[in-house]
Amino acid sequence: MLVLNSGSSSLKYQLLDMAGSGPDRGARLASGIVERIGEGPVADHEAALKQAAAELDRQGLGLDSPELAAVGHRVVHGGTRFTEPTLIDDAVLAEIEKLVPLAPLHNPANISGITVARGLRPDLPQVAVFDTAFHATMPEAAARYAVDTATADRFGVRRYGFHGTSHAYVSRATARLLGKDPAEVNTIVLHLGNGASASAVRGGVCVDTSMGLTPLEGLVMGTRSGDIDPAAIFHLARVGGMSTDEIDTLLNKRSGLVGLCGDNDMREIGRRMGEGDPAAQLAFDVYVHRLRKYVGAYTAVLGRVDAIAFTAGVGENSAAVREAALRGLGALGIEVDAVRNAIRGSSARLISAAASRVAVAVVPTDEELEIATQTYALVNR
Ligand SMILES: Nc1ncnc2c1ncn2[C@@H]1O[C@H](COP(=O)(O)OP(=O)(O)O)[C@@H](O)[C@H]1O
Ligand SMILES: CC(=O)OP(=O)(O)O
Ligand SMILES: [Mg+2]
Repeated sequence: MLVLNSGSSSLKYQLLDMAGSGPDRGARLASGIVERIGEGPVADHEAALKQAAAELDRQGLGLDSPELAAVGHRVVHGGTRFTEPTLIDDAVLAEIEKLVPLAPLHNPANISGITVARGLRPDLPQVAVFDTAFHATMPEAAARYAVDTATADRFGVRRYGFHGTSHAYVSRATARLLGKDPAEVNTIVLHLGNGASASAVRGGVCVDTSMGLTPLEGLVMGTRSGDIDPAAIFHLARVGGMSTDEIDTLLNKRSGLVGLCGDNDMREIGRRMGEGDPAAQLAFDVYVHRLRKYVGAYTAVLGRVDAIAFTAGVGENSAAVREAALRGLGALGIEVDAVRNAIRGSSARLISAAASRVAVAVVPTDEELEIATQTYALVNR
């Protein structure tokens, strides 16, 4: 099974062996990543996919392999139309196209991956797995904005949520780490990559998440502002004379960490903080403050929290972010163990103190394995 995971500026791909059963199911045969799409020599996602296909060919595992059974695609926005993995045909592709205005940085990349892969292997089943699907269970109280109902309904203005494949995978993996059934565990998942989102998962079911109509809302991200007073947009238009497109670019691409300090990579921000750089320190502080607010909010939403799981690039690697986000939350039953937190690793692990009522964990996400699993289940149904 080939899995294509196109993010806003990267293409991750994996070839997985889904034959057989037991722990070997999902073994990784080949994998790679094409980064900085649109910035340098890789002009767009189509060029990225051609580069990925050439790399797989070099490894003797090309797209023309007769053993390839299906292709699973990450699709970021599924709207209200798609809440399950879906076999892609022309009609489905047209529906995904219609959702481009709601995910302009993402759905076009996903569509180009689908189009190229279908062109190369029209004989194979191609399956779309949606970022929004896991969040479809949110109660209306969490999914609705307090906006005129007729207008909101007409234009599909509601919270959809994203990174759902990761939130689903990580919440289950966290339960497994605790030796419990996901149905009995309440988890706050903090997916901190370039894009970042938090979710509240009760007994395996998502009940709230920080991204909204689009992947712009919520946490501070690499280049996105996250939460902002919507009136700032009117202000920038009326007083700043900016166009809608300019404000869109400002909030999606020139805000977040990069807007506050010029860097969007947490490693570089950490290095600059070590040199006493005040802009890097401010960016870190704003990032962490927002994260703490969501931990508090989702503690209240869930009522009882069993686990907090950190995942994705920043969550899996930045002990400083994890420590700062949960510092001083003993009153909420949350205590991070400094020694455990500092140990680097690549597998799921606990970082909470023995006395912590809430388990705190680092749980590496695997969107590609989750997409392959869902694709396999659909194709073999
Ligand atoms: N060792 C590290 N320490 C701190 N941050 C890291 C480290 N490695 C990666 N990151 C952060 O992770 C981000 C990328 O996360 P990732 O989940 O791969 O993002 P995406 O899938 O959105 O492209 C980088 O921009 C960087 O900020
Ligand atoms: C939805 C989203 O923000 O995805 P990514 O983090 O891959 O940009
Ligand atoms: Mg990602």
